[in-house]
Amino acid sequence: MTSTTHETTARLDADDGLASYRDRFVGAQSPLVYLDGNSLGRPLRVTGERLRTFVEHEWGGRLIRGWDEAWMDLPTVVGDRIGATCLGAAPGQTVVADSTTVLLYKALRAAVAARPGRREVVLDRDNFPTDRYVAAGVADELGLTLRWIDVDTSAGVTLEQVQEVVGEQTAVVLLSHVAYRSAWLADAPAITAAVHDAGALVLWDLSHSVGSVPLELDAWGVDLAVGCTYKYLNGGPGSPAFVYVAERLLDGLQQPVPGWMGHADPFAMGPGWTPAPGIRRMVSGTPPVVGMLAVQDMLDLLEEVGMPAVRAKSVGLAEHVLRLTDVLLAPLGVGVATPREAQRRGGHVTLTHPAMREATARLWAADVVPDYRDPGGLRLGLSPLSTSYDEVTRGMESVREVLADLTASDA
Ligand SMILES: Cc1ncc(COP(=O)(O)O)c(C=O)c1O
Ligand SMILES: Nc1c(O)cccc1C(=O)C[C@H](N)C(=O)O
Repeated sequence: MTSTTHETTARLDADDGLASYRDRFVGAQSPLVYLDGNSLGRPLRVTGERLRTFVEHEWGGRLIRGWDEAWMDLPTVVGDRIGATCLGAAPGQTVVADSTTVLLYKALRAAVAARPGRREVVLDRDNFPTDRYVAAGVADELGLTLRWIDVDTSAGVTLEQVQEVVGEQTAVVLLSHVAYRSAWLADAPAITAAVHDAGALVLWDLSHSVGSVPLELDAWGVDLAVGCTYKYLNGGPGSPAFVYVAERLLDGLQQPVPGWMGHADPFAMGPGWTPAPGIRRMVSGTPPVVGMLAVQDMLDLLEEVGMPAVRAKSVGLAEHVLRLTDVLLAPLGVGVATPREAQRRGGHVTLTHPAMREATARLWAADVVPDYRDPGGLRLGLSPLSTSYDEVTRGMESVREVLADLTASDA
């Protein structure tokens, strides 16, 4: 590290009002550099205690009584907390259930059913694979046409592209708010309005925004949204997803997997399915109670800090990455596949070089953990509450060393 880089890094950490929160995460004190919190966030220390007391007292002590006493309502209780803290959503519109993939399916089917007679779903070719696969499955099932928007892997969907393709046949537009490769931050309010102008509904995948980028779903007029809880909501591997459906659509909403836990009276165990009032009908089977424990700890923390401060640190970390890229990595031929303007960028930065796949393997072996995404992209996830500027600098120094070594051995 040069002395200027060292001084700048030390100053950024010293001026960081959120720096002390890092100590609340397991493992953040170790020398390992973790730049993959947008695949799996670190656990909070308090979560260890929560899991232990859950086993001993709630599960072990209350046993089946736990359902009536607390667990039955957790999907809507935690859903409302995600809505209030991260989504800009009034209560009664967000519920936790299933995986993102399954909720995408349920939300897309419900949205298509809410626009009868319209035969097209619009999406982009660079959306996350599961979104594209689910949309293709729904299209096959219902005989719909997919209208694809082409995007560059280093950019994302623009308002103009959406305006060009939507029309009277569009039922639903399915997009990611933050693109998983480039971190492109879509103009959600403007795109949502353009989709509505065409009489269609919009379904946003918020997996890479929730807990990182502030959202205002109610104010933007969003129709439906889904997202995961294991990235910036630190819910742990396989923690469940959430779905948001605007209140105006809930009455009469048809979801495709009617199950007893979304029934108006599950224990009536009657012959037919009567949907629970409101968002609860989006639940199908038994709520993933254990999977919702860690998320509640992160929600406590996000409530304490507030999303605007989280976003400010996220922008600061990304700018630090971009600055160091220009100084340390550009001379080695590294490119930036993420927007430079903060208002078009989410919480990660992707750097490109033909040797990035090999570089990632070497970095992991050296306890520096970013992610690799084709084509040639080193993806650096920046979790505002657990990542320090020093961690970023050490990671970037390691990337430079590994790439310098790889390019020298190629020469
Ligand atoms: C945009 C996006 N959607 C969906 C998913 C994943 O879906 P699931 O939680 O069902 O694995 C991810 C990441 O895994 C993602 O980045
Ligand atoms: N969900 C993941 C998993 O189960 C294993 C490994 C990675 C993931 C991820 O979250 C990948 C991530 N959504 C991505 O944007 O690439």
